[in-house]
Amino acid sequence: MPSRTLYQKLVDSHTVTRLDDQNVLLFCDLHLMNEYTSPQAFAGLHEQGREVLMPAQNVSTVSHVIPTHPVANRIIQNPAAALQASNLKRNCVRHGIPLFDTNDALQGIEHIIAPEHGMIRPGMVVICGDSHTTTYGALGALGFGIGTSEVEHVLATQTLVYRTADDMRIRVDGRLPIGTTSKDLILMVISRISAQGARGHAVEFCGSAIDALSIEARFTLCNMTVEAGARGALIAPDQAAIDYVLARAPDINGDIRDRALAHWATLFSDDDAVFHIEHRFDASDVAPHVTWGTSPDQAIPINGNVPAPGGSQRLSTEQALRYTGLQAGMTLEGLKVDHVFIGSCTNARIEDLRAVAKVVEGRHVSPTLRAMVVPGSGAVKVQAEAEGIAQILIDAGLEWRQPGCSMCLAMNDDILSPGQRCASTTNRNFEGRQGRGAVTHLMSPAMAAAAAITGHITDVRHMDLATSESIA
Ligand SMILES: CC(C)[C@H](C(=O)O)[C@@H](O)C(=O)O
Ligand code: SF4
Repeated sequence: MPSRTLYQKLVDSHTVTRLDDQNVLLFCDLHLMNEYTSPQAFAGLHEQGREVLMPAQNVSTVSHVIPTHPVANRIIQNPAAALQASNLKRNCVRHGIPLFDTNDALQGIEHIIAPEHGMIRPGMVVICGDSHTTTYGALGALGFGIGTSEVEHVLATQTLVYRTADDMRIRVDGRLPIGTTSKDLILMVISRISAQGARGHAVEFCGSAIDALSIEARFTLCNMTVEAGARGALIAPDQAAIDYVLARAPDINGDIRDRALAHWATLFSDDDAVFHIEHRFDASDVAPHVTWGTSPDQAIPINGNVPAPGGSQRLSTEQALRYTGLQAGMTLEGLKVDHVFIGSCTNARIEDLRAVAKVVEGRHVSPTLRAMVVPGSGAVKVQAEAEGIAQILIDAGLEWRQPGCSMCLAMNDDILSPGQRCASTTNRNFEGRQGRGAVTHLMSPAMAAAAAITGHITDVRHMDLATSESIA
């Protein structure tokens, strides 16, 4: 057997048949669905009188359109959104597909729910009509987003016509400095390789800095790799990943457990496997990063300067500066924000909320802004409440909401007004993403928490925290 990358091993083990030089028919172990990208797929399926081939290999949740107001009964007021949610329910009931419905205590963002319930395991292929499916690479599973017509194909066949990607390896050695996180690392990586830098590639992360990341930090890293254009993100599963999965998947026991462990032990890139592109970064270079523009690669270290338009980036830089209202040469520290949003499939897990609590504990949110925390799932919410974190956030003046995509994208009741500036732990800062005319600055949870306290973009390393060692 020739040497293979981890990505190639995963594709090979799921190839039903090779279609041509570039395409294979790929078996998909798990298909996740949301209310937003599934309705036409079900409609297409029904038009052809077809059934869902493997209902138990599919899971749904209502995540994008759901309101997050802190009330018990979650009624969707917008008629179009309510219809999307009720359609999803009807389709799931009809086909016997498990659903985390609007009032389910465990409902939440798809990419947060799936791993926390042990659905994601090393070596799997996981797909979803959602680009941030790359998240699952953190557990050594190949995850990627698909389009609506592909959703229909998967429902009918549990397979996908899949064009194989090239291999990229990103090695990160060294130690992340205190006050920085995997969010800062991935913002730095994307800013260096560009929003198209990993286009057409499955990215494997490796190196001592990656090994040292918690599983939740790895989720953040792999989640945002799609913002560099990647078609997948992978980290070879180590003991930490295996422990994470086994703690959440009680069905993996006895014989199955032995077989699973033996299989997972093969999930790494062979020593002499060839990557089409390789990058190296030093974790000790990472500073807290913040975006200044309207693309996730338009990010700078907190002590850096907003770039001047020039070279091949001249037009896009000019346009971004026009939209964000910033000037070349300025620093971001001290920039006033109107809103702080802590949430999304990138940064709404328990560790993210703990990091926020460490920064805001014993302080109060600036009276000049509104700050909102939206846990990624019902389970995260319950855990944060049990740990006392929710109370710390509430005491500090942050709003404690119900789970959902919320202000990550303005597709529900949580929308910014034109001209508002938001410090946000999300993954995209596109024009109008959080509301028409609103400006998004992407950053880590700790940095967003610091902005909530001071009222402006602030280097969390200067917050004089009693426990700064453990910010993140
Ligand atoms: C709505 C969905 C198709 C979209 C995605 O694919 O990522 C959304 O989740 C996003 O983050 O922009
Ligand atoms: S939280 Fe944001 S990025 Fe994640 S699935 Fe929802 S809308 Fe997309």
